[in-house]
Amino acid sequence: MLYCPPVENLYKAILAAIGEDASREGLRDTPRRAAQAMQYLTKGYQEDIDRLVNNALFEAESDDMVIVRDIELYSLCEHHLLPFIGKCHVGYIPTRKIIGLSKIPRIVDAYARRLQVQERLTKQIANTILKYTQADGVGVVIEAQHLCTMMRGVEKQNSVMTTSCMLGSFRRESATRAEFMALIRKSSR
Ligand SMILES: Nc1nc2c(ncn2[C@@H]2O[C@H](COP(=O)(O)OP(=O)(O)OP(=O)(O)O)[C@@H](O)[C@H]2O)c(=O)[nH]1
Ligand SMILES: [Zn+2]
Repeated sequence: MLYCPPVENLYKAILAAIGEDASREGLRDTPRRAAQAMQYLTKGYQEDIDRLVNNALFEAESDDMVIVRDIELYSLCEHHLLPFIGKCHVGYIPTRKIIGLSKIPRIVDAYARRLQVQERLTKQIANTILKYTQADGVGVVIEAQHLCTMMRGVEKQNSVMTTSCMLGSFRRESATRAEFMALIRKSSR
């Protein structure tokens, strides 16, 4: 179980600073729980991507597009420390290697479980898939809703941010990009 006394003490101070009584029954264990939750939500900093991929790379027998779509995504916006939640779609065209199916959502999580902006998260995922597969091209699209624009600030409940990162043939060739976009569209709400 994750445990971090300094973070726990900081949460205790936050409770006092917002005018709460940190010793009342309902809040007694809250600093510890909040510290553990924050550590969980940022555990991506501890991930070693090489270890996570674990050499799960296999010989490619075709060079057709591979797509993993609708990968659930939970991250924290680095400006407000509030969640952004959505879906990530990943596509690539293998050359010599395909990557183990489970490794794609694992890579998504390793970068999402950090303080992020959606644009950087999208790029980090694409660059990592390219690095390990040496693919001909990679496309990543993230559609997400940011609680910092829903619960506070501009208070827009229905806006969705879409970001994309297209590398190699996905960037060069509009037909490849269009095929990817058409295939992920089929999946979306
Ligand atoms: N581009 C981008 N912006 C983000 C992301 N997450 C949060 N933001 C924005 O970061 C900006 C920070 O702007 P500031 O003006 O410093 O913060 P603020 O006063 O809280 O802004 P408001 O929400 O407009 O009240 C806001 O416009 C947020 O909506 C993200 O993933 N990508
Ligand atoms: Zn924010």
